[in-house]
Amino acid sequence: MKYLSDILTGLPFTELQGAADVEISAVVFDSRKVVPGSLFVAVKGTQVDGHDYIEKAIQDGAVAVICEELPGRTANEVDFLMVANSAVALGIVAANFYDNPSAKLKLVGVTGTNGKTTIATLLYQLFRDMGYKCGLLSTVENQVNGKVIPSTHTTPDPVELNKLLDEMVNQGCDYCFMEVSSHAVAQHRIEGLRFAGGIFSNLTHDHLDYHKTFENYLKAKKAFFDGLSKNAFALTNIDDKNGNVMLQNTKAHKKSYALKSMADYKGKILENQFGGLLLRIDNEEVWFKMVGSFNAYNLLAVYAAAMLLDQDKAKVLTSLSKLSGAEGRFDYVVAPNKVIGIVDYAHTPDAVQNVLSTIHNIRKGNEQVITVIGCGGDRDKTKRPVMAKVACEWSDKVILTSDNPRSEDPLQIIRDMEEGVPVMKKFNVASIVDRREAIQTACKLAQPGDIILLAGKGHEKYQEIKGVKNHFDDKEELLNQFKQMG
Ligand SMILES: CC(=O)N[C@H]1[C@@H](OP(=O)(O)OP(=O)(O)OC[C@H]2O[C@@H](n3ccc(=O)[nH]c3=O)[C@H](O)[C@@H]2O)O[C@H](CO)[C@@H](O)[C@@H]1O[C@H](C)C(=O)N[C@@H](C)C(=O)N[C@H](CCC(=O)O)C(=O)O
Ligand SMILES: Nc1ncnc2c1ncn2[C@@H]1O[C@H](COP(=O)(O)OP(=O)(O)OP(=O)(O)O)[C@@H](O)[C@H]1O
Ligand SMILES: N[C@H](CCC[C@H](N)C(=O)O)C(=O)O
Ligand SMILES: [Mg+2]
Repeated sequence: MKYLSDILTGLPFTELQGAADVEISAVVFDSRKVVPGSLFVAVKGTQVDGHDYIEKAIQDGAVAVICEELPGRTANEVDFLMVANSAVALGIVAANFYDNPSAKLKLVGVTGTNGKTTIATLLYQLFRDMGYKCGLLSTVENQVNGKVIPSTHTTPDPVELNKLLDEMVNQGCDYCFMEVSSHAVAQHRIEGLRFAGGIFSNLTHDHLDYHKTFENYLKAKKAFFDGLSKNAFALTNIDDKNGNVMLQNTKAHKKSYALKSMADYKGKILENQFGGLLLRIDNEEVWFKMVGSFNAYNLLAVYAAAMLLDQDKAKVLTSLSKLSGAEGRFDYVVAPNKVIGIVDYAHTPDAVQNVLSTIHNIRKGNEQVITVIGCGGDRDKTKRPVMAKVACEWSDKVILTSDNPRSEDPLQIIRDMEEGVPVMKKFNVASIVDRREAIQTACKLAQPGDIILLAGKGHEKYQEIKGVKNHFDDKEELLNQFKQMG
């Protein structure tokens, strides 16, 4: 049982109306989810203003309201708290409502444009393999020590987030590894959490639709490190040109990892093949199942974090060498006729370039590389021509297609991508709106030994068109096609 006064700890509010210390049944920020006894937090959003729903929340049973501006008429029987920023307040009260679960386990956050899911998932798999009880919050799925809970966001909203952390604590988890998206930082979804450490992977072009400028995007990532406590670690990829920036104002212990520069944790790629990576880490040579030089960074980040969490070096390297990471990341299958298919979640220009250059470095010689790629609707439009350009530059043939057009016209998204196709490559590019047909065409074009890359959807099991998520799975489509190949 929680009273309003219990959940206001650490909340800076400027005004309080109605002094009754009421019992609170739930913390809610969506009026449609209000139940009797709720504390309703009115948040200004990108589409609407939660303040416009205060009346509705009260009608449906809210007994207390947190807001930035008091509504014209305030109900006497309801407590009103004025705050400077409701989104910040939401994080704090959500954490208090669940008794600050983040402080009861070791919470490690991973941020960066690419690699968050891979690093968080590897850490989760590694620590479980070493015998710890763990939780995972990721784009692919959330997990409470093996129990899968579907995920809708890379980083959940503050209420869901603290609820999941609470469940982890109740299940006896020692660690939680979570992705921290730039949206989550900007929207204060992680406010009120206590992190044992933060990891930065890299920063490249994405989400400029939301953040508007690269500077703002950078600031959002950096704010995560600025907020870490002096007891936490801040681990950065010092090879990334913004790696140092992340550490500029943090109070946490500053640590770095790198393949090229001087760093606290240094790695070197000795072999890079379809079968895996041979790395030298801390003077040990170890084979890993993960493929691609970008995964050398991810593995190094995981190793460094494990060291900072006081784990045994030999145990960590032995366990890490067996792991294969998150679903739908450089997942490859070979058809009976020896065509190679790779399903990957590359959905930024940098990730597309990384995955294609990895393929380029480990291919044997004359095989064709055929890339099937689309760009998401209602997402950063400026990355569309760039992703198409990169795909064309690094592939022999490219099929431009759909990847979650959402509310947009899929043909228009493809037209935006076509703007980036270099003139010399026009004859090697086809546009096929239907993704299934695009995959079929790639398979028909492929000769034995050729490599097909299906980029952008990775683990996703749907194609989102006009608000409806239709079942669609790149891997399933690929395997179906491969079955039919002789
Ligand atoms: C652009 C964006 O990030 N939007 C997120 C944001 O919603 P919003 O600001 O648009 O909310 P809004 O619709 O304007 O509503 C404002 C407020 O009014 C309330 N409301 C609204 C209607 C109503 O009837 N009653 C009511 O009380 C809403 O609950 C909300 O509190 O806050 C919501 C609650 O936390 C999120 O669910 C929502 O995610 C949307 C669905 C989304 O697609 N987000 C993506 C872009 C996202 O967050 N992605 C990142 C990962 C990106 C990456 O890959 O790196 C992620 O962490 O998942
Ligand atoms: N360290 C890395 N550097 C660059 N590219 C990477 C790295 N790790 C993974 N990638 C590429 O980015 C894709 C997405 O990787 P992952 O899912 O781990 O990133 P993410 O940061 O979680 O993405 P999201 O923002 O969508 O949650 C992979 O499929 C791969 O192509
Ligand atoms: N989580 C990210 C990646 C989505 C990847 C791609 N499949 C798309 O739909 O654009 C987002 O929501 O922007
Ligand atoms: Mg992710």
